[in-house]
Amino acid sequence: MPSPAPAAARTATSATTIAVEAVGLTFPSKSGEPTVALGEVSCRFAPGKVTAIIGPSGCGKSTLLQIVRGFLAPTRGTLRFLLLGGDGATDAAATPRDVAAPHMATVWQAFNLFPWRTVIDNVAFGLEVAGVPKAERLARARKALAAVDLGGFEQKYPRQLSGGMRQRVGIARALVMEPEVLLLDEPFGALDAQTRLVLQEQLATLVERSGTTAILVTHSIEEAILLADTILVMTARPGRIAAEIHDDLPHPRSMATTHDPRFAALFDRIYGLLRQEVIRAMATEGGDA
Ligand SMILES: Nc1ncnc2c1ncn2[C@@H]1O[C@H](COP(=O)(O)OP(=O)(O)OP(=O)(O)O)[C@@H](O)[C@H]1O
Repeated sequence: MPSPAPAAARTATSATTIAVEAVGLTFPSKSGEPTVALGEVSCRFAPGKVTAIIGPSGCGKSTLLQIVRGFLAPTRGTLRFLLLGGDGATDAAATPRDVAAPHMATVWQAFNLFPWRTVIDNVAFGLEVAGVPKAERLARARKALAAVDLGGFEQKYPRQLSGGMRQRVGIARALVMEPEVLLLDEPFGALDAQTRLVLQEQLATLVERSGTTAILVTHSIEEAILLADTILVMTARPGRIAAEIHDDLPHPRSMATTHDPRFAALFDRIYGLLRQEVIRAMATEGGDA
């Protein structure tokens, strides 16, 4: 039986569904053609579920994440935050209701740590900005670091840590904010293969225990299958959703899950879809996919 969630991995659970309705984004250009960063995407991110977004390079995965986060405004379509109602037992409960955006935090590929701050001060930074008193923010930061197995590294500086440890600081920095929605933009993209495997497993456990809504952008099919409940496969640029794949492999998941025949079946299905799109991206964009 899984042990109870560490306090720092606790996230505010949200009942909010994120609805992306025919959303697209085109960047204007002073000279030449505008860039269609995101074609037209419609999808839903369900509360308490992990959704992975996978697709060829440049198809607009990060753009979609930044639109959800509110950092980029779509040039078409609508982003809505919905309460879908209870079990649909009554008409009123079944009617979606627009609500405020949930509280979100992001883990980036580039660790984005402040080199001049200690590990604990990096993790506590968001709480400091939010005006949380010093004793409380340090206590919360300590718990968040313990949740990613970095207890004892509080007073180190980022340069004294390995890449994998720095990314765990990045995860702690997001978790300490107790977000309702955790956004992960290729969180392990800059790490070596072995460190990546271990962190994927650890993140799978953290996310499972916390019950948070999470959206993961990744280039790794294994990572998507290991972490997600739903996998959105995108087409080559201009990106659209090519397929929405339900991943009901049993929890808890670990590297052992990769030996499950259902894992292989999901992998083949996703690879088959992606292969076509990556070849298309290579043909149209000179091979950077
Ligand atoms: N500020 C910008 N101005 C113009 N074009 C941009 C801008 N930001 C992104 N783009 C372009 O929009 C497209 C989508 O970019 P985005 O980073 O969302 O793709 P991605 O799928 O996340 O790529 P990758 O997998 O390589 O990280 C790319 O062609 C990119 O060059």
